[in-house]
Amino acid sequence: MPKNSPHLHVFATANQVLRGLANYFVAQASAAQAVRGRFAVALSGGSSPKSLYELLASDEYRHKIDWTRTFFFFGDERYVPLDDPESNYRMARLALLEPLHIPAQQVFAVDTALPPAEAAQAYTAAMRAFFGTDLQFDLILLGLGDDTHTASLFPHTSVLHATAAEAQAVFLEQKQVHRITLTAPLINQARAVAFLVYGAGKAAAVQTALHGARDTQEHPAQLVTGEAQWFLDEAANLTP
Ligand SMILES: O=C1O[C@H](COP(=O)(O)O)[C@@H](O)[C@H](O)[C@H]1O
Repeated sequence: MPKNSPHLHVFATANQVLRGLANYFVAQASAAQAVRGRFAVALSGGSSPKSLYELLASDEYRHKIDWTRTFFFFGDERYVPLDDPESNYRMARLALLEPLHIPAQQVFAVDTALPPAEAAQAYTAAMRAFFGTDLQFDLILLGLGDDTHTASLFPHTSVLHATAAEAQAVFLEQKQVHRITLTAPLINQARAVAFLVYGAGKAAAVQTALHGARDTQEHPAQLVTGEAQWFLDEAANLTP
């Protein structure tokens, strides 16, 4: 079993974390574009990354990246219409994609008009059509839920057993909702993975994900192996 070897980037404040990850994003984009001519990133959802996306679209950062050669996917999506306030795509569209005028052909949203399993299959097909046989993102952004879920890899769900590098649909019994998520094998074959986690409310989850006994069914973020970069503020990195 591969061992987690996370790299921690701990900053005093949440604003500094956002800037640290924005700088990392810029560096990854420019390296990927120099080597492969394009930068393919999977965005995270939820509440934490909105400020990162706004920062990347700001006057300070927008000119640091060649957006014409940047392609956007989603690490997970809530099974709601794409204009629903819960939609991860909608949040990224409003905070990042529209302000930067990213053309639709550079954005790969999950088609939540399809039934969940078909939406996941269609997303896998879209990724395979884009990447060909080498389905490796240049960067996957991830968050961390209070229950240590990441992307939509939630505790004790069937998708945690996935062995294929693809998108899968998952039903969350507790919330009675469907999600579409990249599987852990797909996340783990990315060229780079970066977690963005800040705020004291995340400290217990960070502690468990990084330092707790390995139990990937209970703590799915532990499924992310290899050299993940963790961008944290001091509050999230405190031992609770
Ligand atoms: O539901 C989700 O939650 C996680 C964590 O989000 P946050 O709101 O606690 O920052 C997120 O990474 C994932 O993309 C999202 O769908």
